[in-house]
Parts: sequence; C-alpha cells; structure tokens
Amino acid sequence: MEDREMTIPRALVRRPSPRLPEGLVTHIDRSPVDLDLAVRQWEGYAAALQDAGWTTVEVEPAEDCPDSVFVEDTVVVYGSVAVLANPGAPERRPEVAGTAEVLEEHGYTLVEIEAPGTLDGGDVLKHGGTVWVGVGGRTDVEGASQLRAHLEPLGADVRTVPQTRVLHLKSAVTALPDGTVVGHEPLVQDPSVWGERFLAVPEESGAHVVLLGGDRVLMAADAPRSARRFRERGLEVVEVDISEFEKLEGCVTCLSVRLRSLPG
Ligand SMILES: NC(=O)NCCC[C@H](N)C(=O)O
Repeated sequence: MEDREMTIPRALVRRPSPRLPEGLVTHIDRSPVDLDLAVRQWEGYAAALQDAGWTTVEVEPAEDCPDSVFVEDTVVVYGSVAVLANPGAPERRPEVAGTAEVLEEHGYTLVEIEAPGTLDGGDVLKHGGTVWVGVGGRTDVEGASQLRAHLEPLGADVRTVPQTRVLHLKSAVTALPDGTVVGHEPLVQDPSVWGERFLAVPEESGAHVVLLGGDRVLMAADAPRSARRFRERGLEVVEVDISEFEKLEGCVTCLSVRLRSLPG
C-alpha cells in the first residue's frame, strides 16, 4: 500500500437534494423533514469526518433524487474494487451513476450488480475479511450471489443473513473496531449469526457506528446509553445529530462511503 493511501483516508459524501423531504419511508410513519436543518446536520456530519482526519469527497449532487444523500447505498467498496449497487427501490437507481463517476476518477475497478439482482450498500456489513449481506429487504438472493461472485475472488468470506425487520442490515447491526457486532435486539432477526461476538445495545441508533479509525467511532446523538457503554469499553465516541435523516430511515452509516485503501 502506498503512503498516500495510508495517510489520506477519504470518504464519499453527497449533499442533500432539495427534494430530500420526499425521500422514501418503508418501516416508519412519514414525518415532515426540515430541509434547512438537514443541510446543517449534513454539514456537521461531514465536519465530524474531517475533524477525525478524513478528507471528504463530494459526489455530484443528484437534485432530482430525494434519497441521494444516502450515498452508502449506491456502492460496496472492497479493496480496489467498487461494486456498483442495483438499488432495490427503482426510484433510487439513477443515484448510482454519480458515485460510479467519482470512483472511476479515483482509480477503482468498477463492477456492477445487474438486474434482476438487487442490492443496496446499506445491506452489506464488512469487517476484517468477512462480508455479511442482509437478504429479504432491498437486497435479494440474486444480488447477494452476484456480490459473492465479485468479492470471493478477492479473498472475502461472504455470508448471507436474513433481514426484514428494518430497512437495511446496517440499520440493525454494525461492527465496533474490535469486530464486536452491535445491535438493538428487537430489530435483529438472528443475533446467533454472530454468536459470542454479538453485543446488545439499548437504543436503536446505538446499533449504528461508523469506524473513524483507531478506537474512535461516530454515532447519532440520540443513543446516549449506548454511547456510554462504548466509552466504558474504551472507545472515543463522536456524536452527531442526524434527526432529519432518521425521519427517512437513514443512519450515520448511510451518509458516507469510507475509502480505506484508495488505489492509484
Ligand atoms: N443505508 C441506509 O440505511 N440508507 C438509508 C436509506 C433511506 C432512504 N429513505 C430509503 O428508503 O432508501
């Protein structure tokens, strides 16, 4: 790995569309989204990444795509390969082209999930060499099997996980730096998938962490009891208010794509 890759971690982000308040809701009731507040929260989120040493790279805004701020759903990055998603919600498919453009400019090898398979990046949890894919919501069996075909030659161990209680797998579980998988139990279909590695957290948003590097994690501000538990485990927790995105079933994870080993 080149020095530059080691020293400049980058994260893709995408400015909210003016049509954000029209974003999809599936598992919760719709409530009004304050666009101005959402933009301020998005800026706060990007600033938190930057404060933690990440260079943010903006994907061209997609003004006609209400959900485009949730950039994570458009791609799965693994090493130097970017697997372009085929989002399970047809309305979101036009979002993928902008992400592809930026990743191509940055030297990634692009491959894609092809119809009839569907896959959203939010259904893919990676840690170490293991990749868990939530199947049953926006991602289907065919999409997961195409992802496996792309990633197994790269050495990934790809495992499918049933997932229907929330929008995406990473709305239910994410991983702490040491590989502990955290989830709010009522929303996790089958915690036994993770065995001893599973840690229950008391709040829904407590299950959503973005790894910022080292022992530092980013999470939403509305899970203070989970944040306390993480601090007790020795983690440094950065909290951001993302209330307007949560009204559209968004989490901290879905607002960026972290590029840990940028090629070229
Ligand atoms: N990865 C994520 O959790 N993405 C959130 C997407 C929310 C958006 N309103 C959607 O339904 O697609």
